[in-house]
Amino acid sequence: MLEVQSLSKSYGAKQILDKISFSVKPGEIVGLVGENGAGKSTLLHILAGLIKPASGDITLNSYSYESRPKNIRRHIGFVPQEIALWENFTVNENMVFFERLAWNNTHRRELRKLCQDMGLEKWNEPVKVLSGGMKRKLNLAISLIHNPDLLLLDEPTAGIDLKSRKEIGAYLTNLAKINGKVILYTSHDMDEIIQICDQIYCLGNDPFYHQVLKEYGRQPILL
Ligand SMILES: Nc1ncnc2c1ncn2[C@@H]1O[C@H](COP(=O)(O)OP(=O)(O)OP(=O)(O)O)[C@@H](O)[C@H]1O
Repeated sequence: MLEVQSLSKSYGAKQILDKISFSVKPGEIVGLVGENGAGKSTLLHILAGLIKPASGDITLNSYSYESRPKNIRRHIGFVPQEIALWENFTVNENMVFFERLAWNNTHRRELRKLCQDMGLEKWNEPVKVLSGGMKRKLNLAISLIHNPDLLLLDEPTAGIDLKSRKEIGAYLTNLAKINGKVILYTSHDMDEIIQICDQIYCLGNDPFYHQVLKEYGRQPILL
């Protein structure tokens, strides 16, 4: 269970998050929507433990971010918007590198299976020859190596072809429903958000998003 209480963050005089509170149960996928600059990535970076909020409390499975930061990070998988890979290493070598960082003892066969689950069949190709979408699939596979309880995905399917997006959506749904993961997810693809998310949080005050979600028959939760 992820619990967020009265979380605030500003950059200079600009208030990005203003006392937001919510909780997400195991098995739930939450979509974060809002205009560019609404604060979606900022929220994910705070939840990933990469930046600190100005105030507020966050707990994951009852452990406080404040008092157990290192312990908490082991239970979080984060896919940033920017692709973060070793370009000269092969897919295989990237997976093994990140597996060693995670101290997880995952067998190479399972690492390969994770890539295949994301629709990435290339294993011995250097990352620099992969397409943008294939690199995103690899980023996603890496975020799952240490079997995190909380998965934070910042536009993970941008540039991924429709077939793979559908497969990844189905994979994430299974991961949440069968393995009880908490998943927070940003995307500008409203169809994708509607399809895979149990709840949809709207950041910023742009009424456009509230209206669009209502047209889809979904009730937005305003943060
Ligand atoms: N390190 C930083 N220093 C100053 N301002 C920042 C910093 N990071 C983000 N911001 C500002 O905070 C606001 C929220 O940015 P954020 O990236 O969280 O938005 P977003 O909703 O993820 O946008 P997008 O849909 O474009 O990815 C923006 O106005 C951005 O310019």
